[in-house]
Amino acid sequence: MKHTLEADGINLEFGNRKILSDIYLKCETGKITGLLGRNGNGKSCLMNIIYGTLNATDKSIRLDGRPLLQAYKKPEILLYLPQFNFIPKFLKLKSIFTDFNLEYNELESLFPEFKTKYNSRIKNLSGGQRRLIEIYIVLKSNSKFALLDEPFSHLSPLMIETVKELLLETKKTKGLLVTDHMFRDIIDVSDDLYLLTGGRTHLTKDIKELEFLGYAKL
Ligand SMILES: Nc1ncnc2c1ncn2[C@@H]1O[C@H](COP(=O)(O)OP(=O)(O)OP(=O)(O)O)[C@@H](O)[C@H]1O
Repeated sequence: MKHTLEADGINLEFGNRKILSDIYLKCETGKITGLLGRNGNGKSCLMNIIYGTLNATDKSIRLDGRPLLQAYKKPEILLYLPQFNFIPKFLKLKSIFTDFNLEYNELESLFPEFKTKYNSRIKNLSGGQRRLIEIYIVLKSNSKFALLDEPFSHLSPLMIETVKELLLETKKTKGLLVTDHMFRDIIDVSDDLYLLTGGRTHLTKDIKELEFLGYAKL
């Protein structure tokens, strides 16, 4: 069964600074929805509003047309990869994979460099390896939707290619909302693409629109 996650009528202000103006955005299971925007345009704020960890002046977050409140308390519906690292540094990969009920050998087959890391602690991984573990856990855990804030940052080009394959595999069972400044990679994997600019979302049908709207030179 297909599921739909919508953010509608979102308004956000900090003091007298308007960040988001009557935003609409839709994600569906079976699809990757890309979200692009220049620094400071409100992409992380929008994800936090959807996740329920940031209050907005107005908002309607809906799952299959029904209000979805405090999504952060409902991991079976929505998981969130924040921009910052969220797994405590002292944990071993072994215990993380046990706690999340995930098969370590699946990770090893996708990313052979982890073959020697089963007993390593997060603090002994590189920044990119740590990020990769966080992405992997969010994508592999059971949920209908996942929000990914800058999954490609800190990753080497080869890792980015494998993560893109993982995103395409994951969308068969989930809906993904993904934002990153690696816009070509976002364009590559997205079924639907929004540009956030001037506080509003634009559903871009034509990639050239990104250039027209002043986002990037293609
Ligand atoms: N708690 C806060 N109080 C005041 N201003 C805030 C707060 N949180 C975010 N902002 C401002 O809101 C704007 C949007 O921030 P946000 O982090 O959502 O941008 P972004 O599009 O994710 O940027 P980037 O691509 O650089 O991560 C920024 O100008 C930021 O400074």
